[in-house]
Amino acid sequence: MTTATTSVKTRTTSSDPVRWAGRGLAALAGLLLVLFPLLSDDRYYQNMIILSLVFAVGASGLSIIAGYAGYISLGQGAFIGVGGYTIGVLATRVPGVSPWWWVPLAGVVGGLLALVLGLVSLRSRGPSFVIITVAFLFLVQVIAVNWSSLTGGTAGLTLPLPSWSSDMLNWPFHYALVAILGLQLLMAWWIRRTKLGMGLIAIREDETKAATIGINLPVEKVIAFVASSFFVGMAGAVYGYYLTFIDPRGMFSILLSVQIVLALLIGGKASLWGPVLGAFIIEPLNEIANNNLGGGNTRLFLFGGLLIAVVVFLPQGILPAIEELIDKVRNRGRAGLSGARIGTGGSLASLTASLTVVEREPAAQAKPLLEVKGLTKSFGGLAAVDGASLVVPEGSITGLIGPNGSGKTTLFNLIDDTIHADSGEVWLAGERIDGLPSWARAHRGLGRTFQITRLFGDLTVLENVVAAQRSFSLEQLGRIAVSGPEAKAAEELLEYVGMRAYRDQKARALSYGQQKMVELAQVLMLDPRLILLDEPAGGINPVLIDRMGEMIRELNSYGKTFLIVEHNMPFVLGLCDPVHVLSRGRTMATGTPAEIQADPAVIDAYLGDDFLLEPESAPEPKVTL
Ligand SMILES: Nc1ncnc2c1ncn2[C@@H]1O[C@H](COP(=O)(O)OP(=O)(O)OP(=O)(O)O)[C@@H](O)[C@H]1O
Repeated sequence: MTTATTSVKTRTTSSDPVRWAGRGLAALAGLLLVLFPLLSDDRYYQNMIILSLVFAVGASGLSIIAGYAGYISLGQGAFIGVGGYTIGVLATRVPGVSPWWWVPLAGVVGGLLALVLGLVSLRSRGPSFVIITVAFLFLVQVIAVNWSSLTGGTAGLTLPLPSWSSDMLNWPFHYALVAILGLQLLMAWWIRRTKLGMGLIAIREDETKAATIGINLPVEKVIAFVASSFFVGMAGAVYGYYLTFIDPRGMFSILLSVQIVLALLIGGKASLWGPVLGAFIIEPLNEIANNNLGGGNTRLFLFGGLLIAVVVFLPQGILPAIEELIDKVRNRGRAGLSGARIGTGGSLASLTASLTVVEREPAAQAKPLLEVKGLTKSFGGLAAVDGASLVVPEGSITGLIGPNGSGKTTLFNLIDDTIHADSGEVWLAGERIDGLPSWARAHRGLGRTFQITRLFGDLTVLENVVAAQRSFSLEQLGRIAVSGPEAKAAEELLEYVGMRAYRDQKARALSYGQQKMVELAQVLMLDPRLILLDEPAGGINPVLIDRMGEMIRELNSYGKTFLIVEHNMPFVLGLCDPVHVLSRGRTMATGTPAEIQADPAVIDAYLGDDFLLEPESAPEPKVTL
C-alpha cells in the first residue's frame, strides 16, 4: 500500500459582501427579537411574537426532515402538543418542582415519539408518507382524549400559574423560546455542513442513488426525524406553560401543523432562515385574519390562497428566490465556466487523502473479486436477466458487452441492489452480499456509475463527491463535510478528474460529459475495490473518451478492479480483458478481446462483421457458455 499527500487550498467565501449583508440582517433581526420585550409591553404583540417563535422552531425543525431529506410531514404539530402535555402532566402531578425543569424532558419525549414515527414510516415516501404523518397526529390526539386519567381528556389540563413578578410579563417565555430557536437553528446549520446533511439532501434528490454511494437510508432518516422534533417538543412545553391551559383539540389541531408547513414552504424549505421568516409571516397573518377579518373561513381562505401562490410563483420559497435573484444580478455579464475545457486532470500519485492503493496480483494468480451466480430478474413476463453468471478477477478491467436490451444495466442493478434480484447469488471478495442493501455493499467496496448520470442536482460538485460514505459510524456522520479532511479528499479527486474548477457549481448546471467526470470522482470517494461503470464512454466527446480510458487504466494499475458495460467496441476491446458477452439475460461467451472478436456466435448476435479479426490472428474462443 502506498500513500502520499497533496496540499489542497480550500476556497473561502467569507469576504463575500452579499453574504455579510445577509448575516448583518439576520443579526439585526436577532437583536430586535432579543430587545423587543424591553422596548414594548404591548401584550398583543408579545403574544404574536411568542406564537411566531413557536412556529419558527416547528418550521425550522421540519426543515431537517422535509427541507433536507424531502419528507414533508403534516404531523409536526404533534410534537408541540406532546411537549405541551409533558409539561402539563408533570407540572400538575409533581408539586414543588418548577415547570421549567420539564422543558428538556419534553424535548426527549418528542424525540422518542419521532423515533417511533420514523421507524414506522421508513418505507413510505411522498403522499403515503404525508398520510401516515396526519394519521400519527390524529392518533396522538385520540390518545390524549381517551387517556383522561393522565391528560384530563377533553376537559384538558390547567397548569400552575407562573410564579414570577407580573412586571416581567411574558419575558421568561419569550427568552426561553428565543434560546430554543437559537439552538434549533444552530443544529440545522451544523447538520447542513456535515456528512449527515449531505446524506439527507442526497436522499431528497435521489434515494436509490444515495444508497449506492453508501448512505445508510434508514438510520439517517430516523436521525433526521429525531433531530427535527427534539427542540419542537421543548418549544411545545414552553407554549403549554405559556397557555396555562391545554386540551387535545387545541394542542393537536391539524391547523397548527398546516401553518408550520406553510411557514416552511413560504420562507424556503431547505434554507436556514427561511422557516423563521415564514413563521414571522404566517403567525401575524393568522392574528390579522382572526382579529380583523372574522377568523374561521377567512383564515382558511387566506392560507389556502397563500399556499397556491407559493407553489405557483415561489416554489423554492422567498429566501432561496431572493438568493437566486442576487446571484443572477451578480453573475450578469460574467463568462463563468460554461464552455471551458475540462481540466487535464491531476496525477494519481498525489491522491492519497482519498484513495487506498493496493499492489496488484499478477493476472495468473488473481482471485475472483466478484462472482455472480445464476442471477435472475423478471419484469412482468419478461426475463431481463435470466440466470446470468460471471466472474470478475481481482485487478482486472473486465468488459460486459451485448446487444441493446440484453440485460447489462439490469445485471448492474442486481449486483448493487438498485433493484432486488428474484434469485441467484452475488459474492464480493469471498463474502456473499446478495442479502445486503446497497449502502452495505458500497461499504464492502462496491462502487458504480450509471448509464444516465445521476448526480444530486441541488448539491454543488464538491458536495456531490463528499456525500459518498465509505463506512457507517455516527462519528463519520457528524464530520464536517464542506471543509477539513473530507473536503480535501473530494478536492483531490475532482482535481484528478479535471473538475476542481467547478467545485462550487450546482451539479445540475454541468454538461453531460462533466457530470460523467464528477460521478467518477463521487464513486472514487468510496475508495471501492470494484467499480462498475455503465457506459463510461457513452455520450461524451472523443477527447474525454480518451481521458476516461487513461484514468481507468491508471486506476487499475493502482489496484482498482473494473467491470465495464460499453457499446463503444474499440474502447472496450482495447481496454478490457476478459470480456463477457450477455445475450437475452445470459452470459453467452467469455474470453479475451481477440477470442470474443473471433467467436462466430458473438459476431452473429452482436458484433457483426466490422469487428471480425483477420482469420490468421483469430484464436479459438476459450469459453463458450
Ligand atoms: N424497470 C423495468 N421495468 C420493465 N422492464 C425493464 C425494466 N428495466 C429493464 N427492463 C427491460 O429489461 C430488458 C433489459 O434492459 P437493460 O436496460 O438491462 O438492457 P441493456 O443491455 O442495458 O440495454 P442497453 O444496452 O440498451 O442499455 C429490456 O427489455 C428492458 O426493456
